[in-house]
Amino acid sequence: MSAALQPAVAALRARSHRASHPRHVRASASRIASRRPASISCAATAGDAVKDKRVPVTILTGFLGSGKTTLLNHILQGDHGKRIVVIENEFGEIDIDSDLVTFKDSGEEDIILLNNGCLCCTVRGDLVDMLGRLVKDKKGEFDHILIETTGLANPAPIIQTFYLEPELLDTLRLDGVVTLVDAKHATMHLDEVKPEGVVNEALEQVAFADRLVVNKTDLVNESELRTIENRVRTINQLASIQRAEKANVDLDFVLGVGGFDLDRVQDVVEEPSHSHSHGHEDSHGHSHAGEEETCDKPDCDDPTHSHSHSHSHGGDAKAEADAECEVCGEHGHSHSHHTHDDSVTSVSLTMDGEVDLDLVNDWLGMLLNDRWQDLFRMKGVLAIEGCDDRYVFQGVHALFEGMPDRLWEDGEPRNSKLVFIGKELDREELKAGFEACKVGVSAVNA
Ligand SMILES: Nc1nc2c(ncn2[C@@H]2O[C@H](COP(=O)(O)OP(=O)(O)OP(=O)(O)O)[C@@H](O)[C@H]2O)c(=O)[nH]1
Repeated sequence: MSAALQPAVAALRARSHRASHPRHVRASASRIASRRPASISCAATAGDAVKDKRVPVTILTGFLGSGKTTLLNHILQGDHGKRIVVIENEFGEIDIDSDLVTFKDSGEEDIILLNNGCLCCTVRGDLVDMLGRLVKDKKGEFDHILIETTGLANPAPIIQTFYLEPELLDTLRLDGVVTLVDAKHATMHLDEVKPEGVVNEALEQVAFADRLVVNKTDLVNESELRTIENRVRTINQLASIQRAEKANVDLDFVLGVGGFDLDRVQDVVEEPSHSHSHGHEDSHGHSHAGEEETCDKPDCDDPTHSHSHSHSHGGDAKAEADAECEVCGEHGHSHSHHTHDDSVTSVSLTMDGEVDLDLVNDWLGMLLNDRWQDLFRMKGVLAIEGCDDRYVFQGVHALFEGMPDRLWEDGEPRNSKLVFIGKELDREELKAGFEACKVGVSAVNA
């Protein structure tokens, strides 16, 4: 896809004809602050993704020790035929990670270190400089860039780099965010309650992922694996998940994601049991990712439900037998009702029929204006009245990118699909807002 994420700008313009040439929408850092409404138009030609010759960039992220360097090595030693530049970010002056990176003997890869700070904050400028120099001095000498973040990086500012630097946009495109999840320890980090205003990096790393690698499967059993998969799925319905030991995943899974990953958007909205998630904690500490599902079965192992209900046994047997748990009312064993921060979830919506461009524009604009900080990611496919093409888009906080994708086929039902990943999402409110954009609805309600 060639159009880049832009700070959302006003005026959606429907064009039923196809324009002759697509263009990159250029953004500048200063404009992001405006957080104005989203911009959708039917102007670009389809097939942009196929023609996109820009160099793909993959961001490798994941909490400390989750297996990022292990995955990097797996990629660098794999048979992909790509000339890869690696950008490593480390805290501190001593470089350890680069010593742990091993290249195949092709001599075609490069490693660049960005030390003394975290990519997402103090050295973001260095990243921009580094990418700028690569683009200028080494153009044509590499096919892919891999950026390994520190385990404490919040990926959002790094992602935004690729949409806020106009001079990079012509040559580079963000291909995907790959997040390593330590199957053994991730829950602990995801559950960590941070002080007000402090980002839980582990949560954000999962929320921003296009691909999730649940690593270290050798350290957990099947049930624990399902629990962590359910947990990350609850946070991010959009990402595809693969399990791995020693980060041994298919290279195709992590390279060549393709940015939009439209198939995944389709899958998510078409999986009825994943059609939404609502971040609540019920009396058994279960969180659900299913449509109006209420799971009250302690032994439920439905993988579409996310459960966290741990019981610990021990202590005074008599006291245990007598005690009634305040949460679930059961007797006979002591409980540890583990609760976690369910505030980051996914909401997916689907709607038959066409949407009104102006109404979508107003609604998304208002949403991004009011909630841009909480809306981590947003992806969708829209059937816009008067447009011959399907319209696809994605957003990262207030940045918004979209374009016509392909012609609607004869007889193909026109419907729209949206997936939101973010904090404190109110499914009913989002659904109501989306449905109000349907063609004819406002006339009925007027
Ligand atoms: N048991 C087990 N150990 C693993 C697996 N994958 C990686 N490790 C080990 O976990 C440790 C951390 O792996 P790294 O690849 O360095 O993790 P990282 O995310 O780069 O770590 P930081 O740079 O500290 O954030 C290393 O000792 C790896 O050998 C796995 O699947 N199973």
